[in-house]
Amino acid sequence: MITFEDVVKVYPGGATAVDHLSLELPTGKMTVLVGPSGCGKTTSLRMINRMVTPTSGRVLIDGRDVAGQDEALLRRGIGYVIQHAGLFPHRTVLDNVATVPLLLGETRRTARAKALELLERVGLSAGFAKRYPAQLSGGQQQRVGVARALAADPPIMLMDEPFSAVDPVVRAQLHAEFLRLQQDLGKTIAMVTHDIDEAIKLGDHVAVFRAGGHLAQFATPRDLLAHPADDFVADFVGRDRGLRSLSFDTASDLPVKPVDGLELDEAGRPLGWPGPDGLRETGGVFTKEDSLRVVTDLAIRSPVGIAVRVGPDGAADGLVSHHDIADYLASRRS
Ligand SMILES: Nc1ncnc2c1ncn2[C@@H]1O[C@H](COP(=O)(O)OP(=O)(O)OP(=O)(O)O)[C@@H](O)[C@H]1O
Repeated sequence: MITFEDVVKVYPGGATAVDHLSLELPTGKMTVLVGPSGCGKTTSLRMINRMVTPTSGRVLIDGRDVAGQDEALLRRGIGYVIQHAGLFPHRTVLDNVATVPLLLGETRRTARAKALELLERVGLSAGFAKRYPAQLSGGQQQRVGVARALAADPPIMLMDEPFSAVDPVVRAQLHAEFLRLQQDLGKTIAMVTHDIDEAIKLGDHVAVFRAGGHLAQFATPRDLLAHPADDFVADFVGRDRGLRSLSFDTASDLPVKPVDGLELDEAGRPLGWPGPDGLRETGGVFTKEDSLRVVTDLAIRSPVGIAVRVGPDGAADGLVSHHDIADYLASRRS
């Protein structure tokens, strides 16, 4: 666990960058620090690995003040990923990743073998190993940056806007890969972003900062969306952010119930819901490829609160109510 205990940072001649921050980042989870530009996110992140020293207050890792720890030893346990990856331009991809194991005393052979394994983990085949960073796309460079940060197998990872330099499509791929990786690795991660959608998608917890280095709210994404602490957070999160966040995921894993009570034609296609005044339209149907937002919208608009799923032939093959969707969303968070 990483603990900020009443931490203040005032840069020389500057305003207060971080103002009485108290925060706990749980072990094995990803905490995202989010907020508008200049609100102290990066400063807070860098106090964890002692790149920045607090003016007052303490930062502790598993109860031990980082201030008293040997800097080199401390940083060995803390991977660091930044925007544009920050790779060594004159070293190959393989050597970029192998640098840390080499520094830690591994033989060149073992370090390189480890680097290759890590590159594969982040989705880069051996073919990339001999290239130089400039010969990679932005997304590939970010992957190398993540592999390099993982090379010492640090229990903690600090990530400063790691995905913001790539286009939205690549970013979405990196998000998906990163979530898979984290599921396997269970690192304690602190990530900075200014993008609330990214924070909600990736974070187990989200810390929303406001100008002047104040922590406005620390909550799970679900709580943040459901119960913003004040007008600032509500505004920052946006009124429809809850629904919008559902656009990120498809309904492929959403459990459905057997089709029951729905009027069908001979081919099994939905005709409508029987009611006292005849059939009521379903208001549309969804497939496994549709987003959870589409399904939720259908369930809400449905005259009976139930969305109808169809297969490739248009035949109804499952039903889901908005209660089922809420249960499913809750189970994904736990
Ligand atoms: N080395 C420094 N010297 C003086 N002031 C600094 C220094 N680094 C940051 N600041 C100031 O501290 C405040 C917080 O900066 P910080 O980089 O932590 O914010 P941030 O939320 O990460 O911003 P951004 O999203 O723009 O990166 C800003 O007002 C910034 O100008």
